[in-house]
Amino acid sequence: MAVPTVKLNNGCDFPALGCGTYKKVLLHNSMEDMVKNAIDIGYRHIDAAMFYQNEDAVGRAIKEKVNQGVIERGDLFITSKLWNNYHRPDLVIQMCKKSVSDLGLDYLDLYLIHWPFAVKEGDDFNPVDEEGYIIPSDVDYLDTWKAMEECVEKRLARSIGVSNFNSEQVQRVLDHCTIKPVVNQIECHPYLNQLKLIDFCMKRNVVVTAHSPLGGAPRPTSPPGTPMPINDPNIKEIADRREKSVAQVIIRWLIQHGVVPIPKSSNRKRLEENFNVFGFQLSCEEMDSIDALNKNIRIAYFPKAIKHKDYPFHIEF
Ligand SMILES: NC(=O)C1=CN([C@@H]2O[C@H](COP(=O)(O)OP(=O)(O)OC[C@H]3O[C@@H](n4cnc5c(N)ncnc54)[C@H](OP(=O)(O)O)[C@@H]3O)[C@@H](O)[C@H]2O)C=CC1
Ligand SMILES: O=C1CO[C@H](CO)[C@@H](O)[C@@H]1O
Repeated sequence: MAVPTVKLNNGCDFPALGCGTYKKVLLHNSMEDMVKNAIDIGYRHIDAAMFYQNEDAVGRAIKEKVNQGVIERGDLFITSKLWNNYHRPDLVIQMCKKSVSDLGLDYLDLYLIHWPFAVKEGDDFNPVDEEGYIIPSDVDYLDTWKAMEECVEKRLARSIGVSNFNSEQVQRVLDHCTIKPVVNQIECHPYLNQLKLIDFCMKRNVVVTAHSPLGGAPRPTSPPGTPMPINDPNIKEIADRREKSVAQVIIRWLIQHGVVPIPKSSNRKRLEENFNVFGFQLSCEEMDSIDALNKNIRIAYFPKAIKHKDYPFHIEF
């Protein structure tokens, strides 16, 4: 079955469901298998990032599927992201070219600024001071954005967007850009439902992509015992009634909110399960009851960056 698409503000079609490619502990071969499985199942939207250090494996999987005639390059929507130590404008084009090349492509469908805060340039992805806090760079993300626009002008990326930006940061880019961001990719799941930021972005024609849509894989920074939406008894009840899995109900709930989820699974059966979400519809009551489960639990909150002036999570949304 072909995945429905969402129109981006530049007219491009964005598959309404994608496949995530974090986390990096996956062996390169398993990442390659995962992406091959995803393409065989029908996923056409792959969410990658230089930070995940597996774009070469993602690229090999794409190449094999194109060579086998399973897909053509144009059928796919491939996203990559610019990491925080490469925000300086002259580094942006360089890193975009690196992701294009590692992925074995001629262009990216979407290139995102991974986080709004710039960190000290150099080889270290997360340079920290003696107290363990990230060392900032003084690059302003508006200057980074200008270089992102150049990536479009140079045809390295068809669309550009942001990730983990709060409403003020999205607005600041919109107020100063030549090319509008098409997407804000943010953490979004039943325990961090982001309804205010989704509404804010939608009103400005910026599509929200949900990262960590199932609540994410457990992180070393998550306090032990952090509740996970995948174990929620209320969602389980809806899932049982509908003979669906909890993951399917969560993914469906996001899609019905107009958000594009990018769940990741290294298991073929779960990848299939996560893809089979277009044959049912949650009722308004079911949507409302999942909305009511919000607990403002953020998994990807980047504690090392809390002192950075552009840390995004100090305001309500
Ligand atoms: N922009 C950003 O800053 C960020 C972007 N991302 C992107 O978002 C993607 C998705 O987020 P991610 O952190 O991977 O978390 P997800 O919310 O996709 O959850 C992944 C976890 O859920 C498990 N899982 C997957 N499917 C099912 C299922 N059907 N039933 C039960 N468990 C399941 C996976 O295990 P298993 O693999 O064993 O199935 C894994 O442990 C990432 O892969 C990445 O591409 C993520 C974080 C931050
Ligand atoms: O994409 C990502 C994957 O998860 C990491 C750890 O939470 C995030 O920092 C990063 O933005």
